Amino acid sequence: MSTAKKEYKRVTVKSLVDMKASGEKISMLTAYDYTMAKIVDGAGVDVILVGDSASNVMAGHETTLPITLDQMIYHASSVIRAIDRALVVVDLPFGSYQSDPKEALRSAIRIMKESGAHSVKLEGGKEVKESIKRILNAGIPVMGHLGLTPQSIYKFGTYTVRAKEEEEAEQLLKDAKMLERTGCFAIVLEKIPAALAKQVADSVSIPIIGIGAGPYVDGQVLVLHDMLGMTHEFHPRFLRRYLNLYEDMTKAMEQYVSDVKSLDFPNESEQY
Ligand SMILES: Nc1nc(=O)c2c([nH]1)NC[C@@H]1CN(c3ccc(C(=O)N[C@@H](CCC(=O)O)C(=O)O)cc3)CN21
Ligand SMILES: CC(C)C(=O)C(=O)O
Ligand SMILES: [Mg+2]
Repeated sequence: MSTAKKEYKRVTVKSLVDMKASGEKISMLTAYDYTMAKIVDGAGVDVILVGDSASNVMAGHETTLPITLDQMIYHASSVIRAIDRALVVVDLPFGSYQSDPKEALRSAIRIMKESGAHSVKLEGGKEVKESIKRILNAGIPVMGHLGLTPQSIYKFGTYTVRAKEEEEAEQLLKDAKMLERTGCFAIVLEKIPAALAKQVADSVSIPIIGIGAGPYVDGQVLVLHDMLGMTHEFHPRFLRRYLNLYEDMTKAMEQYVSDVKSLDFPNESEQY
């Protein structure tokens, strides 16, 4: 065991389930690189998601579909090097798990082996049950993701709220119970009515982490660059901005340009 330094206790899949049981809410944010992950981990965020939203946020794609398994592993390995406490979950990207359970397992193993991550997340309900089983059988913890599943955007055409109809709501509840039974350690619910999210959270003993799923769940997740106000053209109702970094960063960079042009920078103490 190590000496002085570590006062924190590492977050594990087990501690998340214990947090639900004791009523302590779970905080989760995305990160895709070392420097940001270091700040997120140091701030005491419980879970770091290396989301396939990196496809949008890091690479500038319109959707999450183009990001590759190799690219996710690159992001995840950068994040892992920064972490002392948080549990790290990595999204299986589109195309890396849908064709068959063996492929799903191979992809999950690559993430675990090549990045050092602690768990994986994949989107969907009964369609991905066999894949989840395979991955779990290899000892890899799996987080589910129901409701708005961005990898299926072209099936729906919009990012509107999901499961508003009784039939879809029933299917979602069934899928959540199935994910629990299959052995997932937690489930993300994205953009569904708060009352339905509550019903799901009350019906399963594993933690339900919401994004646009209201307050009656066991934790919340946001995309880091959204909550910092860096992605200034994205304003869904569920997003709370804690900073307006887009403006602050623009001002700082404009000042830098001006200082360079005016020869204000570098000054005497900033040279050798
Ligand atoms: N930056 C970012 N933040 C996210 O939360 C996020 C991503 N990217 N990429 C992957 C998915 C896609 N997500 C989304 C995408 C759209 C809405 C949404 O509510 N769209 C509204 C319009 C929002 C607006 O005003 O711009 C819609 O009705 O389509 C929600 C979650 C969540 N994820
Ligand atoms: C929005 C969260 C849940 C996600 O899946 C991502 O960032 O990719
Ligand atoms: Mg995702």
